[in-house]
Amino acid sequence: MSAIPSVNLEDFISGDPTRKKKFIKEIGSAFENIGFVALSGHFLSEKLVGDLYSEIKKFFDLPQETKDKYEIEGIGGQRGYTSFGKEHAKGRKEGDLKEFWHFGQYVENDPELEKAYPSNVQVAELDYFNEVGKETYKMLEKTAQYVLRALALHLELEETYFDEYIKNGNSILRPIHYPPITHEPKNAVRAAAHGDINLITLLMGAHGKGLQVRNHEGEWVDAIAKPDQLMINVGDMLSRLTNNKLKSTIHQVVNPPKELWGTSRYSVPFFMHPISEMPLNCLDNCVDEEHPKQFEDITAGEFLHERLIELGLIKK
Ligand SMILES: O=C(O)CCC(=O)C(=O)O
Ligand SMILES: [Fe+2]
Repeated sequence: MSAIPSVNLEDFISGDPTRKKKFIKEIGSAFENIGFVALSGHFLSEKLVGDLYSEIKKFFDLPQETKDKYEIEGIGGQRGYTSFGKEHAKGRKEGDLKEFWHFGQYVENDPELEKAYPSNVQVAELDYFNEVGKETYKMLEKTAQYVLRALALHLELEETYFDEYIKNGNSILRPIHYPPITHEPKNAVRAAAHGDINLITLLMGAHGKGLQVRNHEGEWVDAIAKPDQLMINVGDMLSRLTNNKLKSTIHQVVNPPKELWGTSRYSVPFFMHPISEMPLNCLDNCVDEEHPKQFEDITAGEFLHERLIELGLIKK
């Protein structure tokens, strides 16, 4: 497969059973094959997207000393700012050529969980940044909920199977800035080849060249979304749960050609995580003689902890 398939979420929520089935089939087979789809018909308005980009550009343009105030020790970069070059892909030493911000869950009606998650960090210098981040978080979470409902049906589970696990889940909205490249990077790339940790990722900003996806044949395929599309992919948690029926595909962000070194890239992934108690044990109906169980039983919380160590974000 050499192109990323497109789907429209409006088919799923239309109320028309034929369109709903069509959506489930399209997204199900895309995730069994290349692990990525481009999705339109989501819940983000053009105004919200415009406002978000304008706020995150303002944030990354702040003086370095100001941004450094928001890099909080001891929480593994789970909220607030992570400075340039800090995160590296699993198995690599060179840091990626990026800085980023994390918005986390806005917990409702669960004081225990509210205490368990680190608090969101408020940027004092920008009036609207925190508000627009929250609104984007909510709209992407809602979009992801419907995508997971479609996947639940594809996997022959109850439509609402994931709902209890994603309510107040540990999802992260990550605006990323890849700054202009000023000198020949030795081995570093904007984002080295990796699989995402979480259930699914909804990516805003994959509109220019840069993001590439590795297909079954081992070739790198450009993943470019149309202006109204989000790129959505399967993460390692969903791939474990489905015994690799749904594929968490390796992807990367390559450096631009030299004539474009002077330009920044901004992208905003939403990493949909469940609550940490969710078991990621392979589903019974994804294991049979032909598909022996490939993964040990583990919870989402344990798996996340393991991976944050491997990414250099928390110490053992
Ligand atoms: O910047 C992008 O387009 C993708 C980033 C990505 O894959 C990630 O942060 O996991
Ligand atoms: Fe990724």
